[in-house]
Amino acid sequence: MEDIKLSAHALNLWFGNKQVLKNIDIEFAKNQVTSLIGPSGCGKSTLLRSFNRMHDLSPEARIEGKLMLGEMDLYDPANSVTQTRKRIGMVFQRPNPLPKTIYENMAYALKLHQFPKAEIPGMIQSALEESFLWEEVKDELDKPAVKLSGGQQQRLCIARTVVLRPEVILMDEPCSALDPISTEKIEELILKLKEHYTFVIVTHNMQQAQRISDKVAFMYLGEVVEFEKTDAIFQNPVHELTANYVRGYFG
Ligand SMILES: Nc1ncnc2c1ncn2[C@@H]1O[C@H](COP(=O)(O)OP(=O)(O)OP(=O)(O)O)[C@@H](O)[C@H]1O
Repeated sequence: MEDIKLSAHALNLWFGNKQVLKNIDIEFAKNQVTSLIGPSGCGKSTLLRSFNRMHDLSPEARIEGKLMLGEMDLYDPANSVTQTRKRIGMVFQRPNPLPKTIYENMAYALKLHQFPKAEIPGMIQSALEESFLWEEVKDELDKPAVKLSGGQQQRLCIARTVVLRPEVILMDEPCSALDPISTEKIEELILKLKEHYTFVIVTHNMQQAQRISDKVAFMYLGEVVEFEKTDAIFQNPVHELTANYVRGYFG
């Protein structure tokens, strides 16, 4: 039996009159990487963002159904967005470090969550080591983060998510702004970090989905059409739509 970490049940989401997610039921297993794939506009990012309560401030968004992190109902009014985001971190398409030093980027959320001051430097070092960045930045922690290369900035964004020790890390096309070498490093990092975290990743890159995912969900027009082990989706898809998409007939 798989240990389910994150799930959506009968999830529907509208922006104004437009229904963008339709009756989604999906479960993401602990310590696995799941990729969300599908043509542009099918709702991948919207689904990912709903787990991080990123539609809360969007007045035209209406959400129905249940989103769970283990036993925690993510939309229970008793749970704060800040606490949710501590347990479910998110990394975006473009590296988005704060206009501050590398160290301050790492320390920011730790201070927000009032971690004991004495523990902060050690936590920062561990997270940078875990994110394959420590050796490259240990002597320049007071340098502006924006001076790092794009790939290093993205590893910093992963490190500042990891530093809070979340349970889930959501990634929205984390490599689409990066060159192949930086992309390879991030993929390697994801495969190592999944020992400790559960990943849900939106990607347009079919090779990447095959390299890093345990399971893949193919979405089309707001629905999950097929959700299976990676090999099954790519070698033996049940639905014709999935087959046509993974073979590159449309996108
Ligand atoms: N804040 C918003 N307000 C209104 N409509 C939105 C909003 N965010 C997304 N949409 C619409 O919801 C639909 C799904 O968008 P979403 O970004 O989830 O698709 P996607 O599958 O991630 O696409 P892509 O691969 O191009 O990133 C699109 O029609 C989009 O225009």
